[in-house]
Amino acid sequence: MNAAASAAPAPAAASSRWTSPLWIGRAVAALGAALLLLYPVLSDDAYYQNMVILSLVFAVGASGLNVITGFAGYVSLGQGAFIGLGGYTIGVLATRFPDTNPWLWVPVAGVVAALVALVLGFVSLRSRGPSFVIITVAFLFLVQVVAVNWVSLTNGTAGLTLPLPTWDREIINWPFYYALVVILALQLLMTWWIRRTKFGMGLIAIREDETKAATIGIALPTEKILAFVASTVFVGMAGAVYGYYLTFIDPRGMFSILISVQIVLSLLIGGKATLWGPVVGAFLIEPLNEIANNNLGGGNTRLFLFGGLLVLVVIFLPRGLLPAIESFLERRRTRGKAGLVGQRIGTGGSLASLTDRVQVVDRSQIPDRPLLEVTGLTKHFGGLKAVDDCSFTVPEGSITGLIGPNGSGKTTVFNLLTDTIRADSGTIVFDGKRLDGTPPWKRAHAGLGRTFQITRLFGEMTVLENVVAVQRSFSVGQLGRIAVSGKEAAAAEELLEFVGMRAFRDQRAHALSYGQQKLVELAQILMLDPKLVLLDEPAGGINPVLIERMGEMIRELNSYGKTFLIVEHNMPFVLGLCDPINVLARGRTMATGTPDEIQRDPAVIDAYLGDDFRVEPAKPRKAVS
Ligand SMILES: Nc1ncnc2c1ncn2[C@@H]1O[C@H](COP(=O)(O)OP(=O)(O)OP(=O)(O)O)[C@@H](O)[C@H]1O
Repeated sequence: MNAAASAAPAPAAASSRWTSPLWIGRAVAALGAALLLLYPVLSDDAYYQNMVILSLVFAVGASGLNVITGFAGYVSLGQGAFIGLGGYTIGVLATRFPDTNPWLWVPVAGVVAALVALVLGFVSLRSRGPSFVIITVAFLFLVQVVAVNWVSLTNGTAGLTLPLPTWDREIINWPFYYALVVILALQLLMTWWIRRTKFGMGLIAIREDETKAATIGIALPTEKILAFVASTVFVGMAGAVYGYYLTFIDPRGMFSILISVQIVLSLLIGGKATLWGPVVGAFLIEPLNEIANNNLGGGNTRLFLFGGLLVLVVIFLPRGLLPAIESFLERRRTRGKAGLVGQRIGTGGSLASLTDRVQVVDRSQIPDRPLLEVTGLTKHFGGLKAVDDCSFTVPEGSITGLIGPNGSGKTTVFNLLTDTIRADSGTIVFDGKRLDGTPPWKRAHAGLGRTFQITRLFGEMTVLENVVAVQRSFSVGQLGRIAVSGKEAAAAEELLEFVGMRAFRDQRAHALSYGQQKLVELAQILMLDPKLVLLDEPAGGINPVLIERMGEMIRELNSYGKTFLIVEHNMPFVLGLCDPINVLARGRTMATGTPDEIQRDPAVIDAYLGDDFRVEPAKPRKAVS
């Protein structure tokens, strides 16, 4: 190719780069940040200064909420309580220690908020969805009741009056204003950083599919509690500045549920899980709130406005303003350009390049022992015995099959092995250690990786993010590592190459076909470098060419020492691949043997295979005279 030809597309590429949502967003954000910094110099109107200061408080609240709600998917209506806690921390301390500079109490308020969030995090660990929302509302009311009744500390309903600011009246609001700008900047920096780390990836995995997240090694309690704490530290600090700014605080004002509602609304309108969405939302809602208060009669008008807006957002802007603008710009930018739809799946790379991530074992060194021993495994669903005293083993280095009629309990066995469902009784010994009672993420760290019968990828993540979301072990250091870069991303790309899906790395997982999702899910669990790979119907619902490729990959992985346990209904696939094979019927192992033995077993033929798979007995050869 000559130089002119190669240079030709550059201007177009550059112009499309500058019109991309990312660059437009950056330019708008830079402009907004500059305006925010210069605002007190530009205007000295107290009404608007108050409005902007309150918007900043709500922006910090909504941006903090973004961590637990936007990333982790836990909607909290208790966020306002942390503003109140911040306000009360500075209120109580500033009135008790009048000689100390009140600004010193601002970071202390952050610590108090974090400690309370830690406790709330522990309490609400077992709740999800609506019950979590109810707990957070209950928490808000509880804190308000404490503030009302702990009179010796909070002065009850009479409230607390803080010391008046001592600085020049000319710049009376500036210190509050800039303190809030700094807190907002820190909050945004933290949100930006979290989104890039393994920790943030884990939170999004939890939002998308918590059960699946646990099976790829994400330690749910640690992630959720850390998220809770991260979502409140700066909010507590902003609450303290807010309290100091008000100079008078009382339980009704500081712990009003309307503060929480306004924070949630700001987040929803601006856009969950975006960096700037909560800020945009807060700067839209707070002025509306002020207008409703001052020009439209306040009180009920405010409630009407908030309620109405909430309904409109849920119906017309379910993802919020910024994501809607982003997808509009993206659609315009990519209109008419071919995507990856219909792109052929790659032929796959060799495992030899994966030695960095996937441990390769010399097959001659594999000991002759069971890697997995299941004994007396039992699970009832009400009166139904889905798994009934089930026992079998998986020899190390084997590709073991688990077959049986529909409803015979195969998937339930997988769920019990990975603790997706807790077993009633029975023992599971994996790699010489008892697994009973161990949570799913610890089983993943121990070397158990599984795919699901209906693939469960994290739809809103890209293909590459799906693979790097995996946490092979637990360490705080690992949580802080940047996810989509360095060694992690390189290993994920190699695994995607192996399954033939590297070209799709930036595609959102929900846009993939079913077969493509199966391949990505395989790459995802290989990222765990599991000792035992549990595959639930790997050949289900995919085309014959892909079935063949799936078989080849399993064989190749097995030749490098990976052990497999495979549930599958495609008999030619199972019989050509697996040895030994366990047959389940009514939740029990009814037969175990080589493919040949299974095909000859009359009980298996009657219960499952049917006559099509009856192996004809070898005919006696005629004697040659
Ligand atoms: N969470 C649940 N609650 C109630 N019953 C369940 C649950 N999970 C499974 N079952 C029941 O347990 C039995 C075994 O189901 P399971 O999905 O393990 O069978 P399977 O062998 O994997 O079937 P298939 O081959 O059709 O996937 C079925 O009767 C099913 O309806």
